[in-house]
This record gives sequence, structure tokens and C-alpha cells, in this order.
Amino acid sequence: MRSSPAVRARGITKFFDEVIALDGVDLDVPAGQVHGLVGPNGAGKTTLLGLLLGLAAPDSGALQILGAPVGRSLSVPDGVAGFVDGPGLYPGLTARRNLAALAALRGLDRADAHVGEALEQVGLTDVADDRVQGFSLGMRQRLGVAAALLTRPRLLVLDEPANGLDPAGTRQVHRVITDVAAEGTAVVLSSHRMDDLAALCAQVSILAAGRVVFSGPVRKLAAESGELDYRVVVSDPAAAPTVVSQIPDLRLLPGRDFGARYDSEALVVRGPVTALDQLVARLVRADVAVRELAPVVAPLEAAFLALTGSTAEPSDAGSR
Ligand SMILES: Nc1ncnc2c1ncn2[C@@H]1O[C@H](COP(=O)(O)OP(=O)(O)OP(=O)(O)O)[C@@H](O)[C@H]1O
Repeated sequence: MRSSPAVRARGITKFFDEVIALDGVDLDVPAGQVHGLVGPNGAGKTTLLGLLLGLAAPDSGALQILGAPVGRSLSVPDGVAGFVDGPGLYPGLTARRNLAALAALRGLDRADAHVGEALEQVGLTDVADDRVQGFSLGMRQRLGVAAALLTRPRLLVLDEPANGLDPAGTRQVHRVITDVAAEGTAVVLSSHRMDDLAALCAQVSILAAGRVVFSGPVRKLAAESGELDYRVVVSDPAAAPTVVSQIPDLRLLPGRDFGARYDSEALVVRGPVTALDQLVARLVRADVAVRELAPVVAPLEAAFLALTGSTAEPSDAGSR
């Protein structure tokens, strides 16, 4: 049983009337892995997480969760916890009472100890006796994660757990997720933020229009970005174009396309990273100092945009 993957999905399809939300999705998540789902709005992330939580059943395909096949009946599979579309909480109750109610509902022994531990894990001990209606979005998210941890799940399913979190809250939730994964719990989470996924996930699956367009380690995704646009600020802007023109794989892009985002001093060049190496070396040889050099769009985000055919940034995604 221990060696069973937490999730094994093959050819999962899910329709909502005429809309195909998932179209032949495969997903493998071993125990102890943090697996990220990313994709543009409407790509199918929430639908897939909902299937893992037993909130809906696939129309076709095979889904195994914690080694057991999932049938047509709707119920949260044993050992699975989490939330989609935000955690369900009682605003009029305190954080502690919310968790106590859930613990009672799930028939947990030593409920008080579990509740105290879960609040501690997400850093809400100090506000445990405050009503949830006064909580910020980020505090609610953290309480939702605490609620999911109450039953010590072997598969934790979280839809946008970083939504609304400030940097301290994000770090706290990341730590909780990393800790439970280190103890063997598989975590499947969605995020619009590539920086979140890069920090947390061993593997990511990119969904676009219900299909998996990439699945693998984050570093492999970054390597897929190939040619990137780089913004370069040098000490002698007039000299730089000549140097750029001497490097076969590098092109200078018209400045006007970037003028609104960047100062007029910056050049924008497009090419593989090896061409950038040559540029820096040649500029230095020509006595031109490089003051700034950075990709216009972060490599992970560039790969995301290329794979999903998006033209805009993935929501509030992460070039931050
Ligand atoms: N209950 C529903 N009834 C009808 N259509 C639905 C339902 N749930 C999802 N859909 C449709 O299925 C597709 C996938 O939606 P889903 O919410 O899974 O995407 P998502 O990747 O989570 O998007 P977002 O990033 O906006 O949360 C969309 O076209 C959506 O409109």
C-alpha cells in the first residue's frame, strides 16, 4: 500500500454540458511529492482538483487515489483533504471553533490537540480565538490549510493556497506544505504564480484548454524557454548595436515596443543564453560596461506563455 502513488490518472475527461473541462488528462503524483498545476483561466485546474477531492466524478478515464480506484459515487476518498474555490469556513465562529466543529464532524479523537497543532502549523495561534469574519483573505487561506491538515491526510489538495497571502503568510504556508510533504504526504496544488511553483514543487503540470501540455520538473520547464528577450543597460548605448550585430544568434529589438515599460537607455535583445554570454564578453572587450542585464520575462513564465499559447502574463504570475 505504501508504494502506491497518491494519484494515478489516465485519460481523464470531464464535460460540463458542451464544455470539455478536462480532455485526456494523465497525472502521476507519488507519495511525498509537491505537484503544481498551472494554466490560464479556465484551463481545468479546479476541475481536476475537484475530482481528486471526490467533488465530481470523471466522465471517462481511470483515476486511482492512494491506490484505490475512484468510482462514480461522490465522496472524499479516505486519506484526502483540501479545498477548491477557497476554504469553507463559518465566519461567525472563531478560528479554533471552526476547526473544532470540523474535528467533531470527522469524529477525531483528541480533537483539541489536533486543533491546537493545526493552528500552530499555519501560524494562527495568536488569533485562534478571534472570529473568522474579521480575518483577511490570507488568514482565511491559512485557516483553510489548517482545516485540511486536521485529519493528517496522505493527499493534500489545495486550490490556489497562496491566494491573498503576504510574503510572511506565503513563507508560512510554503513551510507547512514542505513539512507535510517531507513526512510523506503528497500535495497537489494550483497556482497562477510561477515563482510559487518554482519554490515549492518538484514537478509541475501545465494545463491549457483541458489538456496537459507539459509535465515534469520545473528545471526542465525553464530549459524549454529557448530564446528569450533580455533588457540590457550599458555605459555607452551608442556603441552597443554594433557589438550586437557581430553576434550571429542575437537580434536587437525595436526599442519602441518596450519604451512604455523600460527607460529609453535600455536595449532589448533576443537570443539564446549562449549569445548573451558572447555579448557580455564582447562589450567588456570594447570597454563598454554592462550595468544591468535581465530577461524581460522570467524563463519559467516565458515557457508557460509559449506552451499555453498565451499572449498575456498568466494572471498575476510571477516575474516578481
Ligand atoms: N460547474 C461548472 N459548470 C459549467 N462549466 C464549468 C463548471 N466548472 C468549470 N466549468 C468550465 O470548465 C472549464 C475549466 O474550468 P476550471 O474552473 O476547472 O478552470 P481553472 O483552470 O481552474 O480556471 P481558473 O484559473 O480561472 O480558476 C472552464 O471552461 C469552465 O467554464
